[in-house]
Amino acid sequence: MGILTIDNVSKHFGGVIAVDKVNTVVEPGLITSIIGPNGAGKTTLFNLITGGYALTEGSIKFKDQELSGLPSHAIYALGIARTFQNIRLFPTMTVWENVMLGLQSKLKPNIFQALLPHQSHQLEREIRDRSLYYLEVANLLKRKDELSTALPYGEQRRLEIARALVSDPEIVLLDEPAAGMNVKEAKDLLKFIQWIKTDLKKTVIFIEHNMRVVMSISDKIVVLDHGRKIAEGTSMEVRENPLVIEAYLGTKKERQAAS
Ligand SMILES: Nc1ncnc2c1ncn2[C@@H]1O[C@H](COP(=O)(O)OP(=O)(O)OP(=O)(O)O)[C@@H](O)[C@H]1O
Repeated sequence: MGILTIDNVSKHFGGVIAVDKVNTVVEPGLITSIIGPNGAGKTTLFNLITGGYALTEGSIKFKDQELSGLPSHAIYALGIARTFQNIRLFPTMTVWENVMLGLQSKLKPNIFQALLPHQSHQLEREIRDRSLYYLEVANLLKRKDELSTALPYGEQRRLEIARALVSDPEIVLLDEPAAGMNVKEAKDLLKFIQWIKTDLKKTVIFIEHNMRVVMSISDKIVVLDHGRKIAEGTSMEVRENPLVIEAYLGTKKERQAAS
């Protein structure tokens, strides 16, 4: 059984059909990537999964739980965390504070904790330890007290991933995590994503334009074009699919016209 079942999902913005009757099943513990040319509907699909947009039609289930209609914070609390295409860090906060913010939902004032101060200390310690752990795995521990915006781009992206992981989600969605990275940063990121799968045992779904990254780590690839799913399968299957080649390179006629 899949951990996430996307069933006949569409999203219309007025006359624009951003996602068009997409079906797919995400398997637990694997890396699934969503690829496609610009405007294919990848980010819109992420926003539908994480509650940023309401579905026009269809259903998205996390195990047996219908996600459609739930607000983002409820979906996050269920165990689905994400990063964004345009990095969203809090610029006036330190690296460490940004990671702790990923646990914000666990920091809600609780009347019983107010009555039992030692429990609140325990919670504080847990938040501290957990955030330090994820800073360490993201290789950011030595920079924990710097402002988040002082980090180079590649490290800001890793910080966003650490903030998504700290809530201990079952599914992590990464929106173009390698965007703007140099070759070394992208290589390190690949190792990190592999580690998230193998050691943390998370299900990873990610959008990526860097084909080398996609082909080397995806267990399954879903290809969108103009909102529709045109292919899905392993790297090998997708790479040789004529519809995918056409979506990326254009038809022979279009290529001749452009040359
Ligand atoms: N809020 C919105 N309002 C209107 N149209 C939108 C909105 N969000 C996305 N679209 C349109 O939906 C389509 C899919 O956009 P989306 O950003 O999901 O594509 P994408 O595959 O993520 O593209 P990219 O790779 O460039 O990020 C595009 O035509 C886009 O212009």
